[in-house]
Amino acid sequence: MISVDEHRAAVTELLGTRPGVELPLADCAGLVLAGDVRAGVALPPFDNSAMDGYALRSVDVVEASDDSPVELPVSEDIPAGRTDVPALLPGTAHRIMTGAPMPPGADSVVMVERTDGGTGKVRIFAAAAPGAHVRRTGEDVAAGSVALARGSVLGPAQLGLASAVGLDRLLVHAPPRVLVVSTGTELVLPPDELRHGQIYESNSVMLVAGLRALGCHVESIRSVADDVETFRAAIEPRLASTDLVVTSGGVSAGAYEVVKDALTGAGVSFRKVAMQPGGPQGLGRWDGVPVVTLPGNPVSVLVSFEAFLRPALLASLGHSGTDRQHVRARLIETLQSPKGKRQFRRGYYTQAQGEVTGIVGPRGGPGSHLLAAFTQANCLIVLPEDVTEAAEGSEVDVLLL
Ligand SMILES: Nc1nc2c(c(=O)[nH]1)N[C@H]1C(S)=C(S)[C@@H](COP(=O)(O)OP(=O)(O)OC[C@H]3O[C@@H](n4cnc5c(N)ncnc54)[C@H](O)[C@@H]3O)O[C@H]1N2
Ligand code: MOO
Repeated sequence: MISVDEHRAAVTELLGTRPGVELPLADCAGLVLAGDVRAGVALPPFDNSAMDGYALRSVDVVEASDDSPVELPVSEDIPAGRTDVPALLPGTAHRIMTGAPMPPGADSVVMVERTDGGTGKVRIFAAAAPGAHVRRTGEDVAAGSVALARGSVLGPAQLGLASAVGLDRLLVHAPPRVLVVSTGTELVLPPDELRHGQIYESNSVMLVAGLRALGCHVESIRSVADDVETFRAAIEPRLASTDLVVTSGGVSAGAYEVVKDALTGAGVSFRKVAMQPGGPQGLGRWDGVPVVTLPGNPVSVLVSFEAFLRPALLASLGHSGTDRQHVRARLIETLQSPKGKRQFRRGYYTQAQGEVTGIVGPRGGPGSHLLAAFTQANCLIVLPEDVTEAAEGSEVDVLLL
C-alpha cells in the first residue's frame, strides 16, 4: 500500500507541466499565464480628463467662487475619441468629456457641475488645483513594464488589463483535452429504463463538471461494458487527440475488472492507496498518453478527484496554490476510522461569528456509495492514518470544498 501523498506526487509527476499555447482572451478565463506580459502602451496612454467639464489653466481660475465666478471663452469641444487636440490658449477653456485627451497648455479640469455649462463662454464657480481631475499618462501601467506576471491566474481583471494594453491573445498553459470513461456493464443512461441490476451512470457527469471547472477540455464515454476488447476499441482511436484519460470503475479485485485487465502490461500500474474511500487506484501511460484510473464508487470518484486529480491538474496548469483551504474544527460527533488509512469523511463546517475555531459534523456514513450525503457537505473531514477514533469535541483537519 502506498500513501495518499505518494500517489498524489505520482499523479502530479505523470501530468507534468502543460506546454504554453497562445489563446484568444475569451478562451483564457481561469487559465494561468505562461510568460510575463509587458505593456506595449502606457495606461492611460495619454493625459486625459476624469470628469465632464472644462479643461483650463488653474492660474486662470484662482479667484473663482460662487459669489465671484470667472468667465472664460470656450474655444474647443473635446469629446472622448478626438485625436487632434489643439493647444489651449491662456485665458480660455476647452469643453472636455471624461476620457478625452487634455489639451496641451491646460493643467486641470473643472467639472461641469461647478460651471454654468456654457458653450461659447463659460462661467466657472470654483478654483481648480493644478492637476485636478487629470488622469496622468502611465499612472496605472508604465509603457514597457510587466503588466501581468507569469503565473497570474486570468480572471476578469487580468483579462481586462491584457485587453487594455492592446493584446488579444495570451500565452497560457494549455488546457488538457481529457477523455473521461465510465466502465460498467450495469451502467444505463436516460431515457432508458432501469432493469433490475442496472444503475444510472453518474461518475462521468461529476468528473466532467470537476474537470471543466479547472479549465480542461473534456469529452466523455459514459458507459463502456466490462469487456476488454470493447474498452480498448472505444478508447484507442481517441488516444491521439487526448492529453489525459480518466477512467472510473473496473480496478478492484473482482472477476470483471475491465480497466485493470485491459491496461495491466500496457503501461499502467495498479496499486492500493492507504485511504478510505478511494483505495484502488492506478496510473501510467497508454501509448504515451497519461492515464489515471479511479475506483467506481461515486464518492470514491469525488474524493479521488479532490485528493489527486484536482491538485495535479492545477499544478500542471501552472497554478501555485493547488490545495483546498484547510482549517481545524471541533468535531460534534465521534468518528471511527480504519487503522492505517487516511479517511475522508463528508462533513458540514460552520464557524460562529467571533469564534476562532469552527465546528464540523459528518454528513452520512463512510460508505462510498452515499452520494446524496455528499450533496449536503461543504467539506471533507480528514482523519489521519494513525487515528482510529476521533472523539466528539476533539479538533480535526477539515478541507473546505
Ligand atoms: N474483494 C474486494 N472487493 C472490493 C475491494 C477490495 O479491495 N476487495 N475494494 C472495494 C472498493 S474500496 C472499491 S472503491 C470498489 C472499486 O471497484 P471498481 O473500481 O472495480 O469499481 P466497480 O466495481 O466497477 O464499481 C464499484 C461500484 O460503483 C458503481 N459504479 C461504477 N461506475 C459507476 C458510474 N459510472 N456511475 C455510478 N456508479 C458507478 C458500481 O455499480 C459499483 O457499485 O471495489 C470494492 N470491492
Ligand atoms: O476505496 Mo473504496 O473507494 O472505499 O469505496
